[in-house]
Amino acid sequence: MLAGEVFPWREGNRFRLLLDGPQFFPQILQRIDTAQQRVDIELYLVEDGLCTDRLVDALIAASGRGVRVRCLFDGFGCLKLGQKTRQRLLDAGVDLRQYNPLKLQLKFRNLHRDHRKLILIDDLCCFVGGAGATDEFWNPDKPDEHWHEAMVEISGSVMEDWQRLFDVQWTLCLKRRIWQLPLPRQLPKIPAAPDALDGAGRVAYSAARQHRDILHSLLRNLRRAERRIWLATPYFLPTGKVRRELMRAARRGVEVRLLLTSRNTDHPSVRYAGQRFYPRLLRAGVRIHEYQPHFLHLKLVLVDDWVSVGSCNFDHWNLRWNLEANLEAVDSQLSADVAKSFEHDFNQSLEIDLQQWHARPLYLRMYQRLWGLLDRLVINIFNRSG
Ligand SMILES: O=P(O)(O)OC[C@H](O)CO
Repeated sequence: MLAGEVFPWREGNRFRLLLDGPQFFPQILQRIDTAQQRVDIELYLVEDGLCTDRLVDALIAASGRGVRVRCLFDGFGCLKLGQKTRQRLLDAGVDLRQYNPLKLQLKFRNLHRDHRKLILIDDLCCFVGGAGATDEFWNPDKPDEHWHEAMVEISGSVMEDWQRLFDVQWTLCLKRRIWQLPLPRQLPKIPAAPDALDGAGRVAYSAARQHRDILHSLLRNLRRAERRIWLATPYFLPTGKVRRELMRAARRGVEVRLLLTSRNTDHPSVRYAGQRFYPRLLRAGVRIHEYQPHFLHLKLVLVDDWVSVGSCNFDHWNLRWNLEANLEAVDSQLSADVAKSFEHDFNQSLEIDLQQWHARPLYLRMYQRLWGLLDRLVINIFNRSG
């Protein structure tokens, strides 16, 4: 959880953008197969299936070679990880911990989730992004059916901060006490992104309301944007501050484009709730694209040449309760790859037009009103109760 600590920018890193499970999972498995000392995994979604079978096989093989393997899975996100699979890992000597397992007496504190997605392999490389280990991300038997997702393979000096983030959480997860930490009195001091420097990377993270440098860093970059803000998220319920900065940027001439889900989503209610923001954003000049081919699960931001990629959807639910972690990077190759990916996805999307939006059918308006009201109501209740 590490509330309070802010990581610096580190230089001399290499980044490789990997798009979709069929590209990144085989690469992750290959790296695990070559691990010599340790493999550390922190994931939100882990469910029984072909994808997890392959991952578990690789972890068991690594453990059998004498590699120390530690798995930190979220207590809610791994509910569909069967006892048999867990036992296989334990029998092979893999260390398994859960973050905040569900308990009745915790009541609303059950909402605190570890939403980070990190895979660290020796001092060699780590993978950071938005994927979990489920067949939705990669089904080796159906390689064309997958959620649209991004992971970045990272190597270099920023690895030591990723390792620290994992190590601290590995120890603290047993205590389950994030909500007992005091709320910060002042905003964290975030180091400025370096100007035009290749290979610069930083770990940005959040830990419920106790630490949110991931959000403050995004806001700062939105305020400073000069050319473009391209932002992709599957669950578009941004905080008011994020919405205001997007609109301000669009009004001052920055190209602001959002890449969001279409009807192809696992949570239509969240999509409906977020659509209530469309009219104001569109009127301010923000362009909104709904991605058609697959469920878009990417969490990716490009502001000028600054990249932020990882677990964070920048929505008010995630930022209130979750542990999140993103890679922030300034690197010409990574920016170019991210821009290319966005351009490709914009071309496969339906752009929302304000006039057509106003002419949408009544039943859609009703869904949007209903889910929008519910979302607002719940957030207001939690805001009042502190
Ligand atoms: O919470 P996310 O963004 O990792 O997504 C998880 C799945 O969508 C849960 O349905």
